[in-house]
Amino acid sequence: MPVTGTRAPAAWVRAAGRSVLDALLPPRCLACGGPVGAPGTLCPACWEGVAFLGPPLCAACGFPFELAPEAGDAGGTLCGACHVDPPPYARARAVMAYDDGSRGLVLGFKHADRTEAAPAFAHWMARAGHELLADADVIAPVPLHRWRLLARRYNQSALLANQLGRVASVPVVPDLLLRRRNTPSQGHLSRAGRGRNVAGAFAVHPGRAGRVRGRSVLLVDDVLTTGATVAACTRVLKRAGARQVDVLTLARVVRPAAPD
Ligand SMILES: O=P(O)(O)OC[C@H]1O[C@H](OP(=O)(O)OP(=O)(O)O)[C@H](O)[C@@H]1O
Repeated sequence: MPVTGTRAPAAWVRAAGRSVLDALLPPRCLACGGPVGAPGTLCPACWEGVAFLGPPLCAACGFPFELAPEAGDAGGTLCGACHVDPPPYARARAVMAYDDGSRGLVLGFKHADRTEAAPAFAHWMARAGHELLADADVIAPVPLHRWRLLARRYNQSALLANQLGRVASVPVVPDLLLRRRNTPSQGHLSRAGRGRNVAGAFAVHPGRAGRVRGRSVLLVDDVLTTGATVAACTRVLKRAGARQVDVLTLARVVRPAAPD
């Protein structure tokens, strides 16, 4: 029942409050820390440096194409790698290319406690993944092993998933998946090594099977490089009866698949 006398403050009160806050804590660019007009944004120079991804894309992995596909192929064209070896997930999409323009932004969020960027990132992800979100019954982050969680103090993918769920009004189950093994970081491993590193590393939480069976799950991670991590998560979700698994990441490496 609504409580009387708790109406939202008038617009002028909110604006005055914002001005005071801006004077005390001026909004800063999420990437370089320089001054910006509003919180949760990038300055023009950093914005310019980020390669935001958009169509035309591979219908499966989301790899950006330089040229639009032939008329008639629209929406269904696969990149060469997905033609040869289709991923287990249905669609992967990302906000931006993981490169020199975005690395600081992503690593600051993951390793340097720059977690205040999560709401802005979630809005960007909601835009990049709107088709996926329209089909999603539940959002689940790629989990960290508990030792890694203890060391980092937060799971950056869970922060993204929670904010995304709020923005898109889709339920989030932060512990839908568990990381059973404390896998070494994927960094510096080859494509095949990454696959081996995460093989069998994930499981559906025994108490959450009912949130998976027959459902469309949207997996959220910070970065997709080879796709080995999200593929391993997808396999366990499919084995647990997920109807569909899509993947949404903040960034993805954009380079053609190289042989090992
Ligand atoms: O697409 P892939 O080739 O699987 O690589 C992407 C994965 O690698 C990174 O995590 P990592 O396992 O390295 O964990 P860490 O960064 O937390 O050490 C990243 O957060 C992704 O989960």
